[in-house]
Amino acid sequence: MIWAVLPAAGRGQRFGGDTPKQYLRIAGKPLIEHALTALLAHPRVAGAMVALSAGDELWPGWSELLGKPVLRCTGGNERADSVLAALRALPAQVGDDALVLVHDAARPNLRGEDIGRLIAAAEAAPDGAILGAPLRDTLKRAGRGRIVGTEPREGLWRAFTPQAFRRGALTATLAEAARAGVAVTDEASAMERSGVQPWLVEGREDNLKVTTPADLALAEYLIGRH
Ligand SMILES: Nc1ccn([C@@H]2O[C@H](COP(=O)(O)OP(=O)(O)OP(=O)(O)O)[C@@H](O)[C@H]2O)c(=O)n1
Ligand SMILES: C[C@](O)(CO)[C@H](O)COP(=O)(O)O
Repeated sequence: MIWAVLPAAGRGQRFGGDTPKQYLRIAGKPLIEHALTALLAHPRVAGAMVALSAGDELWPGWSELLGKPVLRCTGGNERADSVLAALRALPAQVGDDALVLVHDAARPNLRGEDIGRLIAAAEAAPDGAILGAPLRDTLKRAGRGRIVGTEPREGLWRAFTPQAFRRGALTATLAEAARAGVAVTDEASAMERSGVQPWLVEGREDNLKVTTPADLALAEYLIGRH
């Protein structure tokens, strides 16, 4: 049984505006609904747990999407807190050994073939797996707006989501990072702290995270090409 976990409790400060970006519409649906639909459309995904800001509720019609349950919990101050809350709120029948796919609600352009390849990799390896892509640009280190160095990019990848791990192991490593006061920006970072080396699955580069208004326009274009 595979469940999706969607952190969707952010405030979108880098995006700006009054509406948290996960509720902004492209192609007639809010970003979060595109992400939910992509995940629940995969036959191996049984349901979703969404971490929302306190006071936010699932929109009408979301409690069951594509005939599958969508549950909500209240997220936390940081993305990692929201993911941990969602993992802890999953139904009891989702055991510690169950695979969970953690996906940003702000990544609407997720494709089924990427989900399938990620599941295959994560099920074949105890260390889990994440979607990503190798860096293809030269990396510069900035100092007061000027180049102060060029960073080697060999072997560097951009991490995307979903990130796929077993519920029990991911819950424990996120809780340990929180106890240690270590800020982790993705699930793999928490798992790496425990010594595992998750697999990298090269995914589509158009699986972009909507962070700024320019990203929203690009995401709308990409969704329109489905
Ligand atoms: N406390 C938080 C912060 C973020 N997120 C979610 O994590 C995903 C990726 O985070 P990001 O793009 O940083 O979203 P925001 O935190 O809203 O953006 P910003 O940092 O610009 O405020 C988003 O779906 C966001 O809703 C969350 O569930 N809980
Ligand atoms: C999880 C993530 O999308 C992987 O690249 C990224 O770390 C989220 O970062 P954010 O600053 O919380 O958007």
